[in-house]
Amino acid sequence: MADVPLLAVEDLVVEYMTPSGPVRAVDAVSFVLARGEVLGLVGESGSGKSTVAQALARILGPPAMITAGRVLFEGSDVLAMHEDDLRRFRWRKMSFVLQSAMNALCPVLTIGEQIIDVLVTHERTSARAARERAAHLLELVGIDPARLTSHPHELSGGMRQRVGIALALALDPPLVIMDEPTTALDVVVQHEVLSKIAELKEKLGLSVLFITHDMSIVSQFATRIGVLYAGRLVEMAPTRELFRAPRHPYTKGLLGSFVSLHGPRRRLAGIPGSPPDLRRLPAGCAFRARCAEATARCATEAPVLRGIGEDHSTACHLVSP
Ligand SMILES: Nc1ncnc2c1ncn2[C@@H]1O[C@H](COP(=O)(O)OP(=O)(O)OP(=O)(O)O)[C@@H](O)[C@H]1O
Repeated sequence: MADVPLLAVEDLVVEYMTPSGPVRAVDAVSFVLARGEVLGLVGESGSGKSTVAQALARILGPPAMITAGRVLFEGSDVLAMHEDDLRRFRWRKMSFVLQSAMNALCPVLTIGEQIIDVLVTHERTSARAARERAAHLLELVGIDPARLTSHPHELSGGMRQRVGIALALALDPPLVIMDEPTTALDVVVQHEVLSKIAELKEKLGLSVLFITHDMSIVSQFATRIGVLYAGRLVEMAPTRELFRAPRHPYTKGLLGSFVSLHGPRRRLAGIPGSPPDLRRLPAGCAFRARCAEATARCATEAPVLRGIGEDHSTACHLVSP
């Protein structure tokens, strides 16, 4: 098993079947996530981050359809799994932390009841063992186990988000997908939750797919970063390398609008324009209209992701290997 990656995504295509025709929200996305790695997936709103995440666990409902590609978890194709296997796979192998734990938690049940319910349903543990494990899980995320009897509304936003993380860790899955887990929190609480995630990653050897639109957050603990634009991966590199030498004009723009706490002060550049309408994607490169360096070739030929250095790839005609 050692040389089989934890997760391998191959040429994944997801389309939303709308009355005006299919909208390709994820277009031939491929990446690998190794054990113990935190892979950050970044991009502006609408770039397809959440669609990728939900496709991996097959929790996308209509009008979305996975129309091509493979998702291999420890070598097994998730897209070919039967419903029963899929139920066992979710929570146990791959779990989710969403932007707002309020959406994942039931308002009328206590925190304890909700964690115990997951444990008893999936592991058939005794009620007593489940209670002990629930208390341990709360401790793990820095919450007093006395809170097991609290309802979600009795907790602060940061605590609820940490309960969401405890729930995701309930069955000890090797991979946790975190979709904007701190976006709904204020900056101080955001920091507290991020520190907890970083600590858990070290302590449990977790692998994380971390989805965010915020470069400063992803820079803190992602091992590698993939940049999505209009449903396509346009650049992928180890975090340090991406920040040191971004190659795609879109990544450069994203980093230009990122304020580093440690680096020198600089003017915020931002990226002029807005992402294209996926229903009417232009020919050639989807970023062309916003790219100051675009050439005639960019108008006719869509660039494909290719290696330009060690573990660094980009999809841009202007970049030579
Ligand atoms: N129900 C839907 N019907 C049609 N198109 C949709 C639907 N949901 C999403 N899309 C399309 O899929 C694209 C990707 O959406 P997705 O939510 O995955 O992006 P995202 O990067 O996660 O954005 P955000 O950060 O705003 O959540 C959107 O640009 C939109 O055009």
